[in-house]
Amino acid sequence: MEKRGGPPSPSPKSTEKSGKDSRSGDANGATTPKGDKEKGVNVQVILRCRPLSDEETKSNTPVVISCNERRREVAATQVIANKQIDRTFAFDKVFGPSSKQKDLFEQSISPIVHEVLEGYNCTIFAYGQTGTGKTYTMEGGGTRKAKSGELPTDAGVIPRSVRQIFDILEAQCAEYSMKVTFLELYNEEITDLLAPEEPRFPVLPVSEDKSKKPIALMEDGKGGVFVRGLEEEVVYSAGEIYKILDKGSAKRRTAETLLNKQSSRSHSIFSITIHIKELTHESEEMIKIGKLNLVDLAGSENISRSGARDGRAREAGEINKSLLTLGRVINALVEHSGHVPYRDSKLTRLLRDSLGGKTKTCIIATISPSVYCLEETLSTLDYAHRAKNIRNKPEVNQKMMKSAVIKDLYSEIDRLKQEVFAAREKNGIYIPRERYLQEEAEKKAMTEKIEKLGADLEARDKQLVELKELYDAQKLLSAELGGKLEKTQKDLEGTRNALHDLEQKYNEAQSTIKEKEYVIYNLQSSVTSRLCI
Ligand SMILES: Nc1ncnc2c1ncn2[C@@H]1O[C@H](COP(=O)(O)OP(=O)(O)OP(=O)(O)O)[C@@H](O)[C@H]1O
Repeated sequence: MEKRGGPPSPSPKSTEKSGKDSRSGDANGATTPKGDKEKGVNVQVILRCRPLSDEETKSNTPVVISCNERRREVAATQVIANKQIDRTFAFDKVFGPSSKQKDLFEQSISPIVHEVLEGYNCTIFAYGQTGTGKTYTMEGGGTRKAKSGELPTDAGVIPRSVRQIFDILEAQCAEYSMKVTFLELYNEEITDLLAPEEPRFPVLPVSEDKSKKPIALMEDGKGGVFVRGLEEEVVYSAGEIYKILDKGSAKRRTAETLLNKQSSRSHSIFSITIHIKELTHESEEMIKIGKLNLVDLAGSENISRSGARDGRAREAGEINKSLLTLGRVINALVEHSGHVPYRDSKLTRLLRDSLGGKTKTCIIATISPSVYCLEETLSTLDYAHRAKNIRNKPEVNQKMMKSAVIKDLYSEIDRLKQEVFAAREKNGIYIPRERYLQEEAEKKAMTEKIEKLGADLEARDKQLVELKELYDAQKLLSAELGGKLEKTQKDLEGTRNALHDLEQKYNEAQSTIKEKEYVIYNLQSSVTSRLCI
């Protein structure tokens, strides 16, 4: 399969229209030499542009995007001050408006599925403005079932991946087990889409609706996170997974209606974990583990456009918080900043290993060709282009001895038994000691942090009061000095005038003296000359 790597690709170029495409950097499809694991491999970024909808075609919506699949480039045409500017972006793969679901899967996703079966953790996520085809690409257009048992032509990445996983395992006559989870992240709250429905009688107010069961995200103590109590369904066939997907999607829609949610503002993560049995040369049974995460992100458009107002502002803000943090994480990784703000949102905590970690990651950025979406399209193109520079260091999951897996499963059964016992006795909820201690430690750390923040806030308030007093005093002083200055200026003006008068009088006196001296001199001269005669 194609591996990616090489230096980060340069920024996209803008050109004034000269009838020629500008090439921007490498297509990033360059092969990473084997053994280059140290440096890692770049996140693979695929760009897909949807076709115009029937309505857009009818209303002759101008198209401003052109895709060059062969050169793996996409160009956006902008008119600024009557000049046509083309911005061209290069990606690992580009799929134009007429691309087929099958082509996208076979060229870009199928190799990733193979890697999952090799024991890697892989994540594929769809990013783009609402209505650009994220769900179409991930799930597909119509029903997943076709009469012949074949997948319908518009089946998306998820059903095709599931089908391929089973096809490969069956062809290998592998002994395996598979489990899936499906969660939704909305408004920074996680909902388990596979949790059993709770009876809803009598009808509860929306805020108490139990179908929306937010669940907690916990640190696993190894730098990762896990979703506490998330339902894991064991599956034996592709058909079962399709049913689970339908069930999860239906639950998402029900909650959407009940809670006035908008699916375009929620993120969903569907994960498949596969355990495959292998025999070593010494006939020891080992278990290889691979995981595939399929992420459908919320619409990336900005909040003002999505119409968030008043009560919905928090909700949009929170979702934006996840996407904003995702952007910040990408920036920090690309710029190699010391601090990567994974912890700032649940989405980035969940996707941590997929961004700069040991997971193989592929981002499918979706755009619309319409002129009316150009602003958002350019922002998606910039975002996705930037994400190309993230480097992950994928590692195959360590194989486990079958006996160790069985031991783990026994302790899991023990834990569950104790939980069931505690629940039956109605004497509380059983929490393993380790988790209890961890939660207590987290609570303590959080309390300390809150106390510290409270103290900081108090100190700042005090500082603010002092500064205000200082400011008021300075203002008073400044007013006083202003008055004094005005008076002094008036006095100075008076003194200047008096001086001027005195100078005039002095000059007059000087000339009078001079005149008189002259007269005296003449008189003296005439007296002297008379005396001589
Ligand atoms: N590549 C494509 N080919 C044909 N139709 C498409 C394609 N991409 C999207 N569509 C159609 O465009 C519409 C919007 O797509 P979709 O619902 O998948 O967008 P979305 O990005 O998931 O939006 P949201 O953020 O609201 O979930 C759908 O009717 C879908 O069938």
